[in-house]
Amino acid sequence: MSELRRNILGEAKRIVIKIGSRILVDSVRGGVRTSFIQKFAHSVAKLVEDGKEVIVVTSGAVGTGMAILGYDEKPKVLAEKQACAAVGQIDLMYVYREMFLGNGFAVGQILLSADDFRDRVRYKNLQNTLKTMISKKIIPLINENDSLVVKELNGIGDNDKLSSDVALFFDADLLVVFTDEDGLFDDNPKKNPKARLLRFVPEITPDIIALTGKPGENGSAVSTGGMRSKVESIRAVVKSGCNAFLANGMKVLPHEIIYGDAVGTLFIGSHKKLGSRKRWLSFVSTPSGSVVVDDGCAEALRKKHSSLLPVGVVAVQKQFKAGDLIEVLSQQGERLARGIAQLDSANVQLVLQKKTALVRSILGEDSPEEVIHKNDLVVF
Ligand SMILES: Nc1ncnc2c1ncn2[C@@H]1O[C@H](COP(=O)(O)OP(=O)(O)O)[C@@H](O)[C@H]1O
Ligand SMILES: N[C@@H](CCC(=O)OP(=O)(O)O)C(=O)O
Repeated sequence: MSELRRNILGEAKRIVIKIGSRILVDSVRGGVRTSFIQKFAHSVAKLVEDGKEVIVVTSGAVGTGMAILGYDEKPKVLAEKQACAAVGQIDLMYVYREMFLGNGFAVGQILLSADDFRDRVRYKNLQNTLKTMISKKIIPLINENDSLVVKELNGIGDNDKLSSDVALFFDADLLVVFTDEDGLFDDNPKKNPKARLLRFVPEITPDIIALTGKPGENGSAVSTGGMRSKVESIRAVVKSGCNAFLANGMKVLPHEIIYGDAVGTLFIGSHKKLGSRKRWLSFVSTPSGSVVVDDGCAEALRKKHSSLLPVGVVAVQKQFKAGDLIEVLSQQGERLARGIAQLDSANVQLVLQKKTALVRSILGEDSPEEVIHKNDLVVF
């Protein structure tokens, strides 16, 4: 096991490190936890000097801004929360800048939103910017563009999903997620002192997800995501072949994870790496429409990696056009896959549960026969 760990962690070249607000924000005195960033910068500098390529995804803007503006808890009004982020981001970046410069490295800030991964042009720009920064040994510091982004009801998302998007995008070998616990436990250690640490998770099954409570359940005064969003985001990266390590940023530093025997939970990446097109499909977070498939079709998608054929589709749930990204749901409402539709929803409606041989006689000789071709399909 230790040998396996050493191989997986020690050989990682492209590394994305996500640091949660609980580590970055001093909940007692308020403001940025400078002592953490100082040690962190020193540790990352060692990795970069050793030829590793490191991208940092950092939370902490809202929590830092709250202290400056005098809030004890996250404001409920979205614009106030976004103002906290705008104020806090400056202090946060200032501390990173000072600490990395002390180790001989410049930092660069990139503020992103989900749209930046969805839009091909911005996506390419991001790729070029990051490539240039990495080649010049500038440390990219990424956060969500909190002051502008409006996400679902509460406006500011957690950075767990952002870090997995970045890891997928960057084709990382390893995603390190730092929080304030030693890793994933078999129960929330803040509520159950007897909870045991899992050192190794070969596969993220529904039972593993169940250990993390309900979505958003364990955010805090400064944090947002909770353990569930971390493990769900880690699941997306391990599916695409990237390994992940969850550790306590108060106790463990990046170089100790890569070269030592640091405590934490190792999640093993699937040995089948996803190609860049499929990785891109996985990024796009808001599909235009959805279809529901029967159990046999769900099994074929999961086990045989087949194309999605009309015969397995029982309903169109949300309208879409050919070429749109759509979601595939089970009859129980579970998210199974997503991919680019070849047919629009009106045509899918006409051929629901029809065998392939009949599809063209209904839709015309030039019509595609699949709802989603397997090359454009990502199964979760
Ligand atoms: N099974 C579990 N193992 C570890 N931590 C858990 C578990 N279930 C819930 N948690 C909670 O998740 C919290 C970390 O998530 P979060 O509050 O989003 O922090 P961060 O700011 O680091 O992103 C921990 O402090 C812990 O209370
Ligand atoms: N992007 C926001 C925060 C998101 C957030 O709290 O994330 P996390 O601490 O990872 O649960 C920030 O910088 O404050």
